[in-house]
Amino acid sequence: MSGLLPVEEAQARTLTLRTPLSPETIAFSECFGRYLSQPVTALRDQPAAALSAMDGYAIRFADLPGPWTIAGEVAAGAVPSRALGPGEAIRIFTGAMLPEGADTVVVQEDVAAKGATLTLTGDGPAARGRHIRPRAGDFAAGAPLLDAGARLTPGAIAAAIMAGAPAAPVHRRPRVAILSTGDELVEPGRPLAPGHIPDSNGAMLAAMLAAEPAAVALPLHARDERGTISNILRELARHHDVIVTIGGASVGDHDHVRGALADAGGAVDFWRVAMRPGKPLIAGTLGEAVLLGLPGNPASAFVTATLFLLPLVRHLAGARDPFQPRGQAPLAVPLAAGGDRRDYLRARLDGGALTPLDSRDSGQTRPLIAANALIVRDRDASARDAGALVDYIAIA
Ligand SMILES: Nc1nc2c(c(=O)[nH]1)N[C@H]1C(S)=C(S)[C@@H](COP(=O)(O)OP(=O)(O)OC[C@H]3O[C@@H](n4cnc5c(N)ncnc54)[C@H](O)[C@@H]3O)O[C@H]1N2
Ligand code: MOO
Repeated sequence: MSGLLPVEEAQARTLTLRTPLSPETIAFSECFGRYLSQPVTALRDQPAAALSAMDGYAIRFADLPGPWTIAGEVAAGAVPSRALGPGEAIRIFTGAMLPEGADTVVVQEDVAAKGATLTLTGDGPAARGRHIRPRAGDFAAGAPLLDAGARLTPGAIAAAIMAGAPAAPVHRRPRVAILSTGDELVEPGRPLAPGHIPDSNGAMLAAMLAAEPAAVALPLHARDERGTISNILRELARHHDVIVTIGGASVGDHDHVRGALADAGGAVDFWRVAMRPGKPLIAGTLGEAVLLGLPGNPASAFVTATLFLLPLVRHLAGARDPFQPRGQAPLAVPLAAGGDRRDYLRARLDGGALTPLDSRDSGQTRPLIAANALIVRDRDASARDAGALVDYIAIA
C-alpha cells in the first residue's frame, strides 16, 4: 500500500520531533521510574572499611582452633576501640567494622563463651577471610555505576544512594494531555443516548501512562467540530509537552484532527503507518508540543500507544532505550500468513507459549482483557505451525 510509513521509520521520526526535556535534581523518594540526566559514579568506597557479614567473633585465622580471650566488642555503627592481639577474639555483629589485626569471623553458632574465654564447638571458618566483606567489595570510589539515560529502578535507586549521590539527577517529566474526539463519546459512567458509547480510550491511555514518568492531565473530550478541536489543541499546547488525541484520525468527513492541527498553526510530520491495527496514526508538532493522533478504535489506540506514545514519553523523560524489547516464544496454535501491513496481534503468553486472541476487530475491547503480548507478524509473513518461534512485545 503506498503512502504508508514503515513502523520503525515512523517510530524513529516520532522521537526526532523533540529532544529530551530539561534536567532537574529531585529527592530519591520521588525518583522511581525516572531516567538519569547524567551518569552516577561512586563517590565513596562501599563498604568504606572491612565489615563483618555475620554475628560472631573477630579472630586471626592463624589462631584456630582457639581457645581465645574475649577482648571487647564492636557493634554496627561503632569504630573498634582497639586492635585484635594474638589469641584474642572480639565480639562482633553483622555490619560492624572489623578491628585491625582480625582477618576472619567465626559465627557465634560455632563457639561457646564462658566468662572471658571463647572455645570452638563447631567446625569454625574454613578459610582466612570468612564472613568478612572487604573494603570496596561492592564498589570503589570512582566506579561508574549507572549511565545517563538509565531508568531508576528500585535497585538502581539503592545503588545510587549507597554510592553517595545526594539526590537524583533526572530529566523533567513530560506533561501529557489526552483528548478524545467524537460526538458519540460520553464520559465513563454517564447515561448513554442512542448512538452513544462510553469514552473508554481516554482512561485506558491514562492508565497506560500511569506506569511511566509522565504528568498526565485528566482526559478531556471534544465534539467532532474542527474549530473546537483546533481551539482546544492551541490551548493544550501552551502547557503540555505531549498532546494525545484519540479518534478523528482517518479519512471520514468527521475526522478533523489533521485539519484542526493545521488551523491551530501546527504541522503534521507523518500520517498513516504500515501497521494493523493503527494505520491512520498522526504525528506532528504544535508549538513546543508533540501531537500524536491515535486512531479511535480501542485496539488501534492501544497498539499505537504501546508503540509510539510510551516510547515518546520515555524519550522526552530522558530514556536511552525507550522502545520495548522484543521477545521470542513458540506459538501454541498455528498462525495464518500475514497481509499487506505489519500486524500486531493481541495475544496471550501463557506457560511460555503464545496464543493469538480470536478477534481481529480493532473495535473490540474484550480481547484487551486477556492480552499480555502483541505478536509481531511482518508484512507478507508466511503461515507458521504451532511450535514455531515468533516475535512478540510484552504488554502490561
Ligand atoms: N474509508 C476508510 N475508513 C476507515 C479507514 C480507511 O482507511 N478508510 N481506516 C479505518 C481504520 S484502520 C481505523 S483504525 C479507523 C480509525 O478512525 P478514526 O481514528 O478516525 O477514529 P473514529 O472514526 O473517530 O473512531 C473509530 C472507532 O473508535 C471508536 N472510538 C473513538 N474514540 C473512542 C474512545 N475515546 N473510546 C472508545 N471508543 C472510541 C469510535 O466510536 C469508532 O467506532 O477508521 C477506519 N475507517
Ligand atoms: O488500523 Mo485500524 O487501526 O486497522 O483498525
